[in-house]
Amino acid sequence: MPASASAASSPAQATPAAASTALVLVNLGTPDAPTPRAVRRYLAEFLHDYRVVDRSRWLWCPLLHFVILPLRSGPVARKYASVWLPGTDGGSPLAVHTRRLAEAVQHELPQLRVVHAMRYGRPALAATLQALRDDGIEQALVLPLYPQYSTSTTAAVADALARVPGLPTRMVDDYHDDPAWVAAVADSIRAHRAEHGTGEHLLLSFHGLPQRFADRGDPYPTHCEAGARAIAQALGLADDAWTLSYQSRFGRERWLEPSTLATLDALAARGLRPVDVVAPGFAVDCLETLEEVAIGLAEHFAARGGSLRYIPCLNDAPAHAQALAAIARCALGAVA
Ligand SMILES: C=CC1=C(C)c2cc3[nH]c(cc4nc(cc5[nH]c(cc1n2)c(C)c5CCC(=O)O)C(CCC(=O)O)=C4C)c(C)c3C=C
Ligand SMILES: [Fe+2]
Ligand SMILES: [Fe+2]
Repeated sequence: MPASASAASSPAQATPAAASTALVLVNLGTPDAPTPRAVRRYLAEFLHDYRVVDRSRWLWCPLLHFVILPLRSGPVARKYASVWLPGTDGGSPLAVHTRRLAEAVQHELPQLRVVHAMRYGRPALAATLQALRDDGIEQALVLPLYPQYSTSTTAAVADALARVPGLPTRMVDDYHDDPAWVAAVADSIRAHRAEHGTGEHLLLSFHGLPQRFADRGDPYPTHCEAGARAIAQALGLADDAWTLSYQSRFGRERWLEPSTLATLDALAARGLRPVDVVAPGFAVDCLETLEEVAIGLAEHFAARGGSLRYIPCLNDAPAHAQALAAIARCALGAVA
């Protein structure tokens, strides 16, 4: 199925792509620096969003301000420091790869203005849209870099769009089974296996979500399952050659299962090694893929006698830029 799109704010026709149209790639956001102060500012904005944590503010605000932010900011800053990219154009991997991806998509779509923005942190989505409007842009297509729809991510982008008047926007809701995206992910796995060898198992690890969200209708797990199956099919994998799992659990309530950690333990117990791990829910590499999976889970698996081979996200690969450009063209109802 092709990517699905929705009118996000004021009426926008599916007009042909033009110089006055912008494509805005939106990612989650990330701290400006690998310091406790910057991490605290980022987490405070992110974890204040009711889309992300839907608990009563009477309970959540004291817990967030007096327990979570003071205790979490330092250790998480050290994790960011371990994957921070050096150099003048370095920074948080999520920020660097998102910026490069936007440049690669701009290359594919010279007739549009392609920019990137963050839902939390900088460049802020609202400020980016206002700047486009002030610059004479007449309409924007917003493409959240979340292949699978979730109320905790995609709907949070839609909330922010609704707060910026005067610029007609459309939004791509998801592209979890878009053929070009599925092919790009499958090709990246195939290429990695051709270069580094084929592991005895492929783990497709997606960011987790509280089970409660799924119970009340969030399509996220359904999108993860359909996308994972499509990728496995494109690779011609037998059903027992791959597993879907969920990583990055936060807090104490029940999250989607199986967890990536428990799945790796089970694979180690079965003596399956090496295991290839790919994270198709993440458009670009970030803290959760590089520090949690490629470093943390690799060490965990090695301690159980296995070896884990992490397959990087699509990042700014030409196939990724081409897939996103095709999704954008389709949503704009235009060919370029
Ligand atoms: C209740 C908390 C969280 C929900 C729900 C959640 C959903 C969710 N997140 C992503 C993608 C990313 N999350 C990232 C980091 C991150 N996520 C949470 C919490 C929830 N996520 C936290 C607290 C953090 C920060 C790190 C930490 O403190 O552990 C990132 C990486 C950001 C970076 O800077 O690199 C991404 C990407 C999705 C797709 C999703 C729902 C499906
Ligand atoms: Fe608060
Ligand atoms: Fe998250």
